[in-house]
Amino acid sequence: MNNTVLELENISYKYKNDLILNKINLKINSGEKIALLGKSGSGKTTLISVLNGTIKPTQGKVKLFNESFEELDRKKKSKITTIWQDLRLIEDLSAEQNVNCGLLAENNFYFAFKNLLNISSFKKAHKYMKLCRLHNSIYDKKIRKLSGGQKQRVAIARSLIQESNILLADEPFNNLDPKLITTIKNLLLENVDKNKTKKSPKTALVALHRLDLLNDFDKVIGIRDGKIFFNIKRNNLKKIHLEKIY
Ligand SMILES: Nc1ncnc2c1ncn2[C@@H]1O[C@H](COP(=O)(O)OP(=O)(O)OP(=O)(O)O)[C@@H](O)[C@H]1O
Repeated sequence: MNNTVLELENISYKYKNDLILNKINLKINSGEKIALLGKSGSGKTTLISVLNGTIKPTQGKVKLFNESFEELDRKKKSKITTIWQDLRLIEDLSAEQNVNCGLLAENNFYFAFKNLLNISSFKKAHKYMKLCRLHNSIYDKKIRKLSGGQKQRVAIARSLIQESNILLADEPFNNLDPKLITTIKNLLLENVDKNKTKKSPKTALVALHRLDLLNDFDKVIGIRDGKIFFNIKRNNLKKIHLEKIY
């Protein structure tokens, strides 16, 4: 049975004269938890942007559920949720309004308008903010008034509220203390929590710099200069692999 959910076929991405991604072939199967490693500037964010359709590759094909990405509608594309390294929050909206923005793809214009006017329901947003250990005193605070770690968790709550099947995350543990890292890691990588209070994405690809967090992943991909150097089970990761990419 083919359980590939996302696939890249011979992907290259060129910006001016720079080849940022170089002939990448990749299959991501349902339920896999993949860590994406590579030094700064190796192409991790660009790869994530190609996988979620934000960047159109110069060459090659991106497939979601075996369908070409360009042919998919907004609803199908929303099966992927992304936590961006730069968070992409709206500074002048409140934390809860930002979390509600995660619901825009599945709602109509009326919902977006009500959220902008701050008159929409925040019930679901609060549920996910609570799971991300955000205190209710910050729910209605503007993003620019929040700390780095609070902003990080607002972006994570905005992603989780989408209840998507596939998570792409770029350094999601930035700005978090060790206890919060454990909480957020469990939220992002567990399929369903014991209390059934949330539904996490089933498949995850997470760009990481912290090698001590690898234990929760079953596969590791190493990228260097826009090329995949290894794509292996985590248990098979050796020092020699890391020496190839760092
Ligand atoms: N908007 C852009 N315009 C031009 N070049 C870019 C742009 N974004 C990234 N690049 C270049 O593409 C290459 C890969 O960048 P990318 O952000 O994908 O790396 P990364 O592995 O995510 O790095 P980091 O770990 O520092 O976040 C870098 O050389 C970078 O300078």
